[in-house]
Amino acid sequence: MISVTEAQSLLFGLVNPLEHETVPLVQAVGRVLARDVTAKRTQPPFAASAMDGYALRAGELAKGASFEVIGESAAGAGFAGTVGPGQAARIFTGAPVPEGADFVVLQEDVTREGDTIIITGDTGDSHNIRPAGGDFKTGHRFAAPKRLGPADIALLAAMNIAEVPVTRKPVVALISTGNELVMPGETPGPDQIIASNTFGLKAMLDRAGAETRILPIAQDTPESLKTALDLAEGADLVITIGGASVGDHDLVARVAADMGLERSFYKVAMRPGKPLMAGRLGDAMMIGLPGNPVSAMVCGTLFAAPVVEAMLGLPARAPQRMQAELAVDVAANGPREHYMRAILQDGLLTPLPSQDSSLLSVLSAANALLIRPVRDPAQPAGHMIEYIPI
Ligand SMILES: Nc1nc2c(c(=O)[nH]1)N[C@H]1C(S)=C(S)[C@@H](COP(=O)(O)OP(=O)(O)OC[C@H]3O[C@@H](n4cnc5c(N)ncnc54)[C@H](O)[C@@H]3O)O[C@H]1N2
Ligand code: MOO
Repeated sequence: MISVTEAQSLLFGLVNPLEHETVPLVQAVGRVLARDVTAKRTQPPFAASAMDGYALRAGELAKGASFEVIGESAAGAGFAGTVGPGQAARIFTGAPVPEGADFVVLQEDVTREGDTIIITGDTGDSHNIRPAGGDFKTGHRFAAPKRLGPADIALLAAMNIAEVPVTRKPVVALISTGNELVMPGETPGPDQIIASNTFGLKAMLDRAGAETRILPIAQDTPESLKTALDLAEGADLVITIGGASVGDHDLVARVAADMGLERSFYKVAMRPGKPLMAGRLGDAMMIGLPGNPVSAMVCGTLFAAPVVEAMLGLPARAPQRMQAELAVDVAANGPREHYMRAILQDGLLTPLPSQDSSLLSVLSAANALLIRPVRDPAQPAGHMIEYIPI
């Protein structure tokens, strides 16, 4: 069995980069910027007032000094004249600072009678002027790759970039296998359960940036599984769920091999998730996940979601590991790296009492996977230990 880290690097080695496409800015949030873009303009394009008040010459500021108001500069309609000695221009936030002025006095710090203002307050040191290009200048580089968040979208809009080059979404085909499974909303027979993994994984992988398609459930026959795998034609990543172990009805390895799977690995020294499989199947990458619900989701977190990110052109990286203090003593670990469902609260990690890999209620209650290294001895409360936030 290989280690989790080895499996991750083998998986990243199977990733082919995807093509780029252009999307309107309004559709770009969450997408990955595929190549650098540069600002088409300077922001602000002129020295702009940061306050509502009066623009004048800083050298003339003094309590009791008076100025003649000779014009007005509003956002969108600047004052074309020049502010000379003893003069001021009424100005509003975002408006261009007129020629001659280099200070904006807040309107709260003056009294106005007719066209005359008198400084009455303490005007302070800040000139209240935003310099031209203070945010960015024409040609400023916005570097790819980057997953675009709301602030990035605002910045691209300000740069006047209306269409954005992004990496195409990887198409993921999800195939659940097993006669016992029915879709949510259907009525299961007495020996049946709901196919939950498909839905958890779709949520996870769509959030990572994929376009995930749920294919019909494959029954436990080679023909049915082959039909489902045929339906996955065209996907960038085919993920099967279940049928990965050694039971009589666990067909994935056999059928995928018959269909030409170039297997990269099978079985990883981890818990849960041991019977994980991966390789290339035709033009697609294939990952065979174990069926136990928590195993499938943990493997999704550690392997499938990072693969989707790598396909999108983001750095090929395993989920970031953090460190926190154990809240309780933990027993020695065995020969597989153990990803324990845990709760992180106030900097302290507590593993949940039941770690059975079928328990979705426990996974849903957890906000961290606490990592026990292979053959880690028993550790006391207070020990610093690694975890992955989930
Ligand atoms: N003799 C051995 N038995 C098992 C071993 C082993 O090494 N030797 N490994 C165990 C481990 S570890 C795991 S994990 C499971 C993985 O088994 P499979 O991948 O073959 O999964 P199935 O048998 O098909 O299903 C296991 C369990 O999960 C349920 N399941 C499957 N698919 C879904 C789905 N889409 N949504 C919800 N639940 C699903 C299925 O009904 C089973 O209850 O094997 C152990 N056995
Ligand atoms: O590895 Mo299995 O995934 O322990 O339940």
